[in-house]
Amino acid sequence: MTRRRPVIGVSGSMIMAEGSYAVQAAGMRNLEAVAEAADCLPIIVPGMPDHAEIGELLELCDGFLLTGGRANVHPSRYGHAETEKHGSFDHGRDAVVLPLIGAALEAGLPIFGVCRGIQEMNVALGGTLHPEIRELPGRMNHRMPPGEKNHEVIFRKRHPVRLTPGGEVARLVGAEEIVTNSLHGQGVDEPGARVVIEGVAEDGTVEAISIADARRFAIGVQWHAEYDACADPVHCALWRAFGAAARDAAIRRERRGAA
Ligand SMILES: N[C@@H](CCC(=O)NCCCC(=O)O)C(=O)O
Repeated sequence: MTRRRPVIGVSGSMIMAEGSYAVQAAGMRNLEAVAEAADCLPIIVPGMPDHAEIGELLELCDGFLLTGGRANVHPSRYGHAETEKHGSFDHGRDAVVLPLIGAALEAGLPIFGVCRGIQEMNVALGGTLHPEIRELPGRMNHRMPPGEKNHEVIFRKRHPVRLTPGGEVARLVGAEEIVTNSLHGQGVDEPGARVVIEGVAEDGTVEAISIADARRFAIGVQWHAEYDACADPVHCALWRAFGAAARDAAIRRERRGAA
């Protein structure tokens, strides 16, 4: 049995603190979810490609959490031209996280993608994103209420998600229909190779994916599973499964080291 908690690399986003200091940040709810619901040690992976070497990250971490983030994956990453609708970007995060996803899958390390994270997983596997899904025919607005500051309102459950019967997410959470929060403007358009649709909203928006043939937990959700991570039974089930997969990866690594 491994004596240390598994280490989870948590993707950092570049933000400007006090308007002028460039900072790599990860929301505390993400870090708490990793520590409390998954029982792992969270460390922030900086979106700084010159300083976050993929091989070192794979040696250090037993799994990766791809967090939500306001900045969007740059459309050139999936072969589209940049438009105003694509909003703001975080090129450093794109440059670290997108190759990290393929490398972690190759190494059999678990990945959990949340909001921007599911979008990154889809792009890393060759898929595309739509910059503003509410403009697609029949789609609803999945964005948070504008100007709202109250987190109970921002993270309120907004729409049902139908999980694929017999799919991995339905199996993990023990349900085929759940209700989720919703804070995003973009969404999965063309699914990438190996991307398995695990859940859709009633308007057809992709809400959950897994990656075919992944050796361990590789799941992305479009909602914010870090909110109420321990108390919400759906969120809790996902974090526990992610933590268990990271523990398994850590134990195998320890055994390999001892052999
Ligand atoms: N930018 C993408 C992803 C949306 C997302 O992750 N929102 C959460 C941001 C929360 C935060 O700022 O930490 C999109 O708009 O679809």
